[in-house]
Amino acid sequence: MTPGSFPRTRLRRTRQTPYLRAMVRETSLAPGQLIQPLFVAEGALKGAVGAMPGVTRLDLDELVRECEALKALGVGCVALFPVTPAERKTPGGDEALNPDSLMVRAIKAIKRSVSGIGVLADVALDPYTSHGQDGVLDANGYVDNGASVGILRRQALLYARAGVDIVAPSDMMDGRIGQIRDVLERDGQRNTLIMSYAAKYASAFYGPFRDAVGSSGNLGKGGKETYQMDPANTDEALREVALDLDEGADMVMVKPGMPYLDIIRRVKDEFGVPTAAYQVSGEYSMLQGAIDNGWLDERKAVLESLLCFRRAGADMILSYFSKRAAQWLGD
Ligand SMILES: NCC(=O)CCC(=O)O
Ligand SMILES: [Mg+2]
Repeated sequence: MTPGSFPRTRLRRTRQTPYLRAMVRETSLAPGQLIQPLFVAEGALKGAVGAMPGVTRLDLDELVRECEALKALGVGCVALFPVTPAERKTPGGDEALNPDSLMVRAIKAIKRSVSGIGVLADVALDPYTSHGQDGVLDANGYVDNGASVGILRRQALLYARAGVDIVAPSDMMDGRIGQIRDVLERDGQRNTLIMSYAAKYASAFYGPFRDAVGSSGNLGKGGKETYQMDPANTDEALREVALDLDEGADMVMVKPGMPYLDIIRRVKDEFGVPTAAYQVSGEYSMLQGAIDNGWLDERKAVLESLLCFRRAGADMILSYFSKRAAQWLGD
């Protein structure tokens, strides 16, 4: 503990003025630490996301323009989420391996015309499976780990070959990081980074995202509890992170964000590796809903929510507010 006793010590002395508060500020937030998730869609599927006011599904031209704008604002990276037409979804998630998929075309379109901003591609099967699960099912309807990983590693390689900077497996299958790392090494993709969704919880806060990518109907009553983590657990998150680092992850992620700040802190303290927090769709919609009702001050509430991730130990933050925050931080 810092020694001191009142009145010789008055902690309010360092809070008197903006310059004093700036000098003693322990945590900072910069645009370069922000990652903007973007939804990519074509034809009738583009447009506003009902459950996420202010978020839009972009077509490829809009996507490229948005990446240019984000780059100009200093945002570090974009994370791409494709919206797959219902007729392209199958039980086996075949569209994940289509060499001309929307994700592949999106990666190539950005890489062709924008430089200086990172491109991250989510690796998982849920955008492509008709049942909405992140893997393929065995005869009993259980998500088959081995069969799913076999597809995920080919999917990651496809994106790496298309030029993506970071692949981010979000599926929570066991052992997938090692298999993806091996396949990338064997193919000479030595500098492709892996950001592992290492501690991803089976959370109710993903609801609006499933509306955005049109997968809520697919999932029906089935949950993801047999592979995503139980919200009650924290020691287990450290085991997940340890395994993924051992298997070759460059960066690890904790998801969701705000209800899981304790996990971010433990991961950062235990491993000291690049750690990302994902402020997920439900967190976005809660804040945005209250902002739209006039119950929260938009700029103050959003910037505070992001700063708190940094204070908890996150190096980088995936947030649907990234663009707005970067604008404010640059003002
Ligand atoms: N694999 C990506 C997600 O599941 C995103 C969830 C969210 O923003 O709610
Ligand atoms: Mg794991």
